[in-house]
Amino acid sequence: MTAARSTRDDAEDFDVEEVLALVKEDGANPETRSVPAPAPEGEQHGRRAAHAHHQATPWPEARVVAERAARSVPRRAPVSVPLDASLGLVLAAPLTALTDLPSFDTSAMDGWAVAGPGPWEVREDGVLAGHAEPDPLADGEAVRIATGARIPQDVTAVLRTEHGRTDDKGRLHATREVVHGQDIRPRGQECRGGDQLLPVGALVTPAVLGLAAAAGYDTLVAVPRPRAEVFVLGDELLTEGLPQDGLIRDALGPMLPPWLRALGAEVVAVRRLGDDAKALHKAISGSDADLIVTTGGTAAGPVDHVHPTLRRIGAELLVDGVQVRPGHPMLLARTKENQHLVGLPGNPLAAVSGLLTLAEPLVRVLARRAAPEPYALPLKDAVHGHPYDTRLVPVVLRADEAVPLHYNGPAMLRGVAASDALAVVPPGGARAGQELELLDVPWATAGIDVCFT
Ligand SMILES: Nc1nc2c(c(=O)[nH]1)N[C@H]1C(S)=C(S)[C@@H](COP(=O)(O)OP(=O)(O)OC[C@H]3O[C@@H](n4cnc5c(N)ncnc54)[C@H](O)[C@@H]3O)O[C@H]1N2
Ligand code: MOO
Repeated sequence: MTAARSTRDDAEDFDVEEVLALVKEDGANPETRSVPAPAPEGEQHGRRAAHAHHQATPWPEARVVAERAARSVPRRAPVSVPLDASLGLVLAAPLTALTDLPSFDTSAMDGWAVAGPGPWEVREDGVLAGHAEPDPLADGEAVRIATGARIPQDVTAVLRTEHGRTDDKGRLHATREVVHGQDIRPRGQECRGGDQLLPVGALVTPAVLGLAAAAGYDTLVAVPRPRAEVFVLGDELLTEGLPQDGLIRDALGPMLPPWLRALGAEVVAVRRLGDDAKALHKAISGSDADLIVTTGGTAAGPVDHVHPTLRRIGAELLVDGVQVRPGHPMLLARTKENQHLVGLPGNPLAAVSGLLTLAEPLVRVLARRAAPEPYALPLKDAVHGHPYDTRLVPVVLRADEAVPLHYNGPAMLRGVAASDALAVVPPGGARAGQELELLDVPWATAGIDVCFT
């Protein structure tokens, strides 16, 4: 490791500028400097290449097909889930208050509960939060009270500590006008028992967990997470240590499970199957997951077993190639009634592209999550386009602009690892200032603990 590297690694706060500088060094990214013109039909090798190009689904349509595929699956029965396991789920029943909130008249401040006009005789005892019902007050009486404590009967107001003083006889005087009912939160101020707090379809966020607990819930009725199995294909993949002897590290095994979970799925298994057609066939036929995600093996190489295996099991190909770069060999198939398979290309950024294009809409609809509001921002710099296909390009969002990141080649994760979103670049490219649709990466919007727990 060089001295410069180690300084960077040691820096606690890795500034965005630095990340940008890191990922915008000119000339270091030959894969994206030139527009990748598609080979004319006559130059494509083999019948499958020409066939695949012909069949490829336009990018926006591919997302719609994935949503529609998920909608065709009958809804799974709602489940009752303990609060601490509910984050990220969608409510399958309305959240209805089980009690009034607050459930008793409550002091909003530390001070004195007073009855009638002052000055008041201060009672010896005090009233704390969580204690038994206090005795009623008589007119002209006051009692020390804490925030959150029950208001004794017949109290007319709460006087804040800083707004009262006691004279030498121990009587309490208000230092400003006392308004009837001040600083008392009446029972039911926020809701009455039976009020609907949130509708079916609401996403369980940390705030929802808090509200549900406050309203008396121990469990929530929610849509179960769709169950996903990930099959990582490729004999060339190592699970630890340095790449060597033509072998490389598996980048997708570590990346996909948390990403799929952030999208709403439960990843039940990640299996590394090598380039073994039999193992793939067995794994797919034996899976009872709602969604199978494969990585690699989608193209037409000698060990690309995904298409032949899908043919062998009689799967219905819903999307066979998408007009998007990177990731155009991605596919979506119905493998069984109520089971789908998303085939992600092996190139890591191509796999991300497949995840956002096919897996995101599929999982979102199966999990009954609402579609994110589409949004667009102007581009800071021009971006090359593909002549016919959509491009997905990692960007960071800075001052209401999308700044394209380099190192966005199909085999690279360096750009996306620094990104907040992927910009949808139309065929032909986009000029500086042009507004582009953005697909957020989950950690940018929700924060790592919210979306990955
Ligand atoms: N004759 C053609 N060759 C290729 C085409 C094509 O249309 N015709 N498409 C190219 C494109 S574009 C892509 S993308 C890849 C898709 O290939 P596969 O899905 O079959 O993936 P593999 O060949 O198995 O792997 C491609 C590449 O990615 C590396 N890889 C695979 N898995 C992982 C992983 N888990 N972690 C890190 N890297 C991974 C693998 O070693 C290869 O380098 O096909 C092109 N070829
Ligand atoms: O361009 Mo391929 O589609 O992802 O590498």
